[in-house]
Amino acid sequence: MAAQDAAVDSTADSVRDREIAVEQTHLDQVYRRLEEKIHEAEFLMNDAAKRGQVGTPGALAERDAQVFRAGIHLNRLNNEFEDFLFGRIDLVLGKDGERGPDGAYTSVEPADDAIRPDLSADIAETLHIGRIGVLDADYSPLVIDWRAPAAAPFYRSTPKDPGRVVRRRVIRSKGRKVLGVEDDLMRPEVTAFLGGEELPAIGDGALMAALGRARTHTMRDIVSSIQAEQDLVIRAPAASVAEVSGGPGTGKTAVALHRAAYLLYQDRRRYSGGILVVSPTPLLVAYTEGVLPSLGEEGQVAIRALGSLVDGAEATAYDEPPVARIKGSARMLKVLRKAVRGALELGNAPERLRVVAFGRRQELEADELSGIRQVVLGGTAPVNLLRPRARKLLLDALWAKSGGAGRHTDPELAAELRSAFDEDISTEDVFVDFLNAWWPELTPRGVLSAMADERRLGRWSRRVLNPRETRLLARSLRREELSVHDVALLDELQGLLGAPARPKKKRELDPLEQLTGLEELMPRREESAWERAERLAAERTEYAHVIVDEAQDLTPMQWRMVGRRGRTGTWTVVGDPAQSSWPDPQEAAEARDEALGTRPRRRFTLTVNYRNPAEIAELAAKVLRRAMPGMEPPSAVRSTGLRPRFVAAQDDALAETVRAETRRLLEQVDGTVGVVVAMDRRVEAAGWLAELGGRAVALGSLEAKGLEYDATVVVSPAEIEQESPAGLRVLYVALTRATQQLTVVSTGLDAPDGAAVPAVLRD
Ligand SMILES: Nc1ncnc2c1ncn2[C@@H]1O[C@H](COP(=O)(O)OP(=O)(O)OP(=O)(O)O)[C@@H](O)[C@H]1O
Repeated sequence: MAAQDAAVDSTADSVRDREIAVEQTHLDQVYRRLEEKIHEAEFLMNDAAKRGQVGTPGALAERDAQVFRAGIHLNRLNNEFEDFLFGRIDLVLGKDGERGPDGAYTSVEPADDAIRPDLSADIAETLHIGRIGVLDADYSPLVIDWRAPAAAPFYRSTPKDPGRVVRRRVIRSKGRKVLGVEDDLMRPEVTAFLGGEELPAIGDGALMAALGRARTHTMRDIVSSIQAEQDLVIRAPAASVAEVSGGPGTGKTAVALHRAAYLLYQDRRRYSGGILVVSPTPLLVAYTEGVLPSLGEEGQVAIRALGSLVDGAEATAYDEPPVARIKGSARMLKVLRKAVRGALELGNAPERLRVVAFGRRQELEADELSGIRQVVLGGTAPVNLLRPRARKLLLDALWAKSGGAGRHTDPELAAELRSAFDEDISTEDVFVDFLNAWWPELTPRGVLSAMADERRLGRWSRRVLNPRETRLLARSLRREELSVHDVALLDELQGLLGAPARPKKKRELDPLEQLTGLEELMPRREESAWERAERLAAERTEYAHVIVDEAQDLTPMQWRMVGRRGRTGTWTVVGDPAQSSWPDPQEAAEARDEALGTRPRRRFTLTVNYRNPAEIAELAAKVLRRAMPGMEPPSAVRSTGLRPRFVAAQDDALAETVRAETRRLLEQVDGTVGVVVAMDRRVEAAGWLAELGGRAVALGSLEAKGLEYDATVVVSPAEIEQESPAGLRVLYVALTRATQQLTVVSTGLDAPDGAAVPAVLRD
């Protein structure tokens, strides 16, 4: 029997080796072709650079465009990806014989006679799928771009709905070497032939292999194993808002990033306006940053944390939950409007304005000045932009008082006199100083600091915030460091104030640009096309498409901030209400609706948890039942047989216990271990792990959003639960970060039972 098994194994091995060799031959051919294309691109770049000496605008614009395109192309080709080519589908004959632009047949459905009555069939087409498309010299497809329509069956086809696909293969390679293949048969009942030989199937599950891999501190792309329900989201038309919900680990973040790459592929011109991905924390930005470059996309996508959306601000501090609740609430809008107007009065202007014009003293009294201010502020225009109008009304009032208007009947002479009067006054230092103090140019930071005075803030927040809220808010604004929630306030203030009215600084002009007059269209000479693209991206404040990750966490004020960045764009919004750390979902929903406007919405739900093994998902589901009764958890796709571990720590031995448990997990997994604690314990917990090396990290509960680790230690669920009104949902996030193992350490606060299970996790 054993000998027979061995024979079967060795046959399987030799079939596997043969199939690997087949794919290796194909990959070799692809690389040969890529090298040819790299040479072509280099030639293009050199050629274009030579033409850069010609001075006509048309030639220069053409040079710029060519160098830019060739540069992008070269950059992509030069990236030696771990798995440049990762997939293959073998298809039977389609209903019609039409080919698409990528050289593949377009038909999704098989021809009527593609499968013979004896369930045998011939493979009519074999397509290889990769990160970018490569055509052979004769325009036959060597590799189909994963985003092309012809690649869709690779992701969409299932045994229930196979279309033309008989076999779907995932190819694993490193650099130029094929390491392995994994097949799924979409029509297991069919015996298919390719070149007269029966089509073999190798391995058991590329998805499972991908999910079992050790995690590092950076997210990987999922391009070789996107699942059908995810593919529907990635390829959804971008005409409107795609709203995607799904539980922890269902691939929302991964799907959102792949969607960005897909949209760029579909309509690069349209998305040259940029795609913004809004992420909750800098940690998640760092974790996901590598995904798009691995998909061959860079430059046009900006991934920004909520605390870094406003230029010049880089906030990472968190407010205490009660303060966050005030700063995030839409009520702040009223307070800020009042603060902006109130701040105008802090300029220490004299009570009355006294100037000398045409040798006579002119004066405006306090009530006249306040009347003028009311008139100017009557509109909705940003306050800084109203300064010229305020200046004009002051001059009008002085002119009226001077009686100058009646001096001439001839309109031309009257106008001349008036302009001389204006000139006389506005060059006077007294007037300039008065205007600067009476209508000072305000900055968002300045107004925010003005709000740190409790009595003043009390005036501005009357009937909106209660005295306790006012005190908390004023106190938090006295801190030097900006918090994540302050950034949304700064952005709102920027809108209320408008840009300062000073003229723009002129860039140094390139003599060539002056000649052509194409200053705005052409890059400056010393700036390469790449640098220019980067500069434009950095200066951008509105985007063609906005992707919001972890959307459930945006406060109303943050929705307003993000909304301003996509006023004319399309949107993809992904989130999970069960993971929301915002206590007032209704208020946030209204702000979200306002940001998304009346654009039509398409809703998608992701249902499978690819991250957590069933054992961990089951424990987390207990918290979900409490946090959101009636809400279905996603179903876990795999199981490890390892149940979560519970450990009770003596209150004076918490550090040692957590350290020991972390060390234990580090020995058991190859990748990372995350230790999740209540926000207050962040710094302390980092100290606990100081000697354990880079694979172990400590994070506060709110920082754990979106991240994942091979194993996690969740410290004191009760502390996490009690730290905010949304604590149960935050705990749900903490418990769903591990791909393999979870240890829960409880303290006295958790009231652990005999098996060290904390009260909140018992049935
Ligand atoms: N089709 C897939 N193939 C391979 N891995 C996948 C697939 N879909 C998701 N994953 C993996 O599952 C994990 C969870 O994905 P992701 O972080 O995108 O989920 P999420 O829905 O955003 O989770 P959360 O809401 O908890 O932040 C990641 O490691 C991701 O790579």
